[in-house]
Amino acid sequence: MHPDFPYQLYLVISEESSVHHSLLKVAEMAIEGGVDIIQLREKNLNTSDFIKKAEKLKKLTDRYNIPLIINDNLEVANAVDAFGIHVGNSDTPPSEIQQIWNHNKAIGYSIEYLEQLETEQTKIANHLGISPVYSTSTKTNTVTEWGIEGIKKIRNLTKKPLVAIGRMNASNAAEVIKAGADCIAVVSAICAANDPKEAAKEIKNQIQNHQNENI
Ligand SMILES: Cc1ncc(COP(=O)(O)OP(=O)(O)O)c(N)n1
Ligand SMILES: Cc1nc(C(=O)O)sc1CCOP(=O)(O)O
Ligand SMILES: [Mg+2]
Repeated sequence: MHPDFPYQLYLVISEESSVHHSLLKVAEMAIEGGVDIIQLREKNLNTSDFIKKAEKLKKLTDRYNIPLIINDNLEVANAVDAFGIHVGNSDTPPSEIQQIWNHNKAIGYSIEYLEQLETEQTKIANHLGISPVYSTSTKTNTVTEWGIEGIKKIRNLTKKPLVAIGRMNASNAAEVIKAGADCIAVVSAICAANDPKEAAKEIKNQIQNHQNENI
């Protein structure tokens, strides 16, 4: 577990991805199954509706003491006093967020190109998304499919916490951690499961079993 990002299983949730239960029910079941941190990713809501949804989710995450990250929208992140924000190359850059935001808030930043590891934006970010490990139908506008070799390359170039995202599930979580990721981020393997609690538990077990092997 990375000392600066002590979260192993990261749920990225939206209304659209919550197939068999409401978003709040999926989030609660996933927390009960072992999710450590949650990102609210609503790509099609206006800011006012995004804030309303984020407020509801924040009440739940606060009850369980789970940090809430907001995708893309700094106004929403501010409005709900989120733990952090996640941005990519087409969003407000980490340097701008840092100027506006209190320095101890977490900034997640997507790594799509190896060259990004040398940029000022990456230095400012607190943790990095390996974007994506495997291509996924959940987000199709991606650049590099990093794979296991890509994770190893990124791990050799930075000590920052690495969050693996893109088709992550119980079958590949252990090898991704073994390659150097610190945390596994999941949309569909949890949100589209009949039983999000059980799905989260299985992935968490895979992460922890692997870590135990190394002790
Ligand atoms: C943990 C995590 N990693 C990567 C992303 C992708 O962010 P971004 O590249 O900005 O794409 P969108 O999610 O905004 O479509 C993420 N959201 N979370
Ligand atoms: C939100 C997101 N970001 C990605 C990136 O590559 O940056 S992939 C992704 C969606 C991941 O969904 P699933 O777990 O269903 O594959
Ligand atoms: Mg984004």
